[in-house]
Amino acid sequence: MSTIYCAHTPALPQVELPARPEAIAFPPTQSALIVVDMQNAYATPGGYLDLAGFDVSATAPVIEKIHQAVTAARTAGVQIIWFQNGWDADYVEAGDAGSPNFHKSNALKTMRKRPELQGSLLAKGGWDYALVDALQPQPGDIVLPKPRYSGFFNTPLDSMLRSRGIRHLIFTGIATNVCVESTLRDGFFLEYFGVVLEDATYQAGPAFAQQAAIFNIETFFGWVSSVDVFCESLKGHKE
Ligand SMILES: C/C(=C/NC(N)=O)C(=O)O
Repeated sequence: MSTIYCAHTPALPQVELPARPEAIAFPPTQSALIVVDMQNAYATPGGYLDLAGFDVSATAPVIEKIHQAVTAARTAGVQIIWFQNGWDADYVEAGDAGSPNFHKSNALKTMRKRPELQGSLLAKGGWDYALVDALQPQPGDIVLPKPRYSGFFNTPLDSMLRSRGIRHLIFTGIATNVCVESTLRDGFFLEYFGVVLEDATYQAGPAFAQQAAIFNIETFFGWVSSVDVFCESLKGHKE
């Protein structure tokens, strides 16, 4: 099966990434590795997802895989972008009862159910909002706060990418079926090529949520690969 090339980046050195449903080529220096919401809220026991009743016991290998992907990508000149999901400490950015987010966010619902948690979940400046200790941005990386599931909504992401000529987005992070899929879908509508490294992602909810998100991405919105294959493909590509 032939490799997918973006018609707008033909002159740049390309890496061919084996992926499903077919291999996809990307130019490392005009691509971004997006790490979605690797905050204590989503990846650490005692954080929001755990307190809301989601299983976060299997996130340690995902953190390790993301670390490997980030290290390889940075060496190859891929732009690293760290998303952080959440709101101001007074939750104005979360929206009031006139916003669907107020009614659907499980963080806000958990705090309404357990008032002793009020102010602690996904609030900027707090432990829950912070990135996990094992994954920390380095100079040259971009850290992007976002107030909704999609990283394109109410953020400068699109203009940051366009100004750098970036058309290829490689996704890692939590949760595959919520913020990863939302951002990859919005990127698709904005003409970005989205690839998920599936072993560097984890779902919010049962295992079928991961399978369904990966199926949707592979079949309709993008491509699916793994961290080992990604790192192997980048070998020899130094900035
Ligand atoms: C459930 C959830 C997922 N967020 C994400 N980072 O995918 C949330 O924020 O409530």
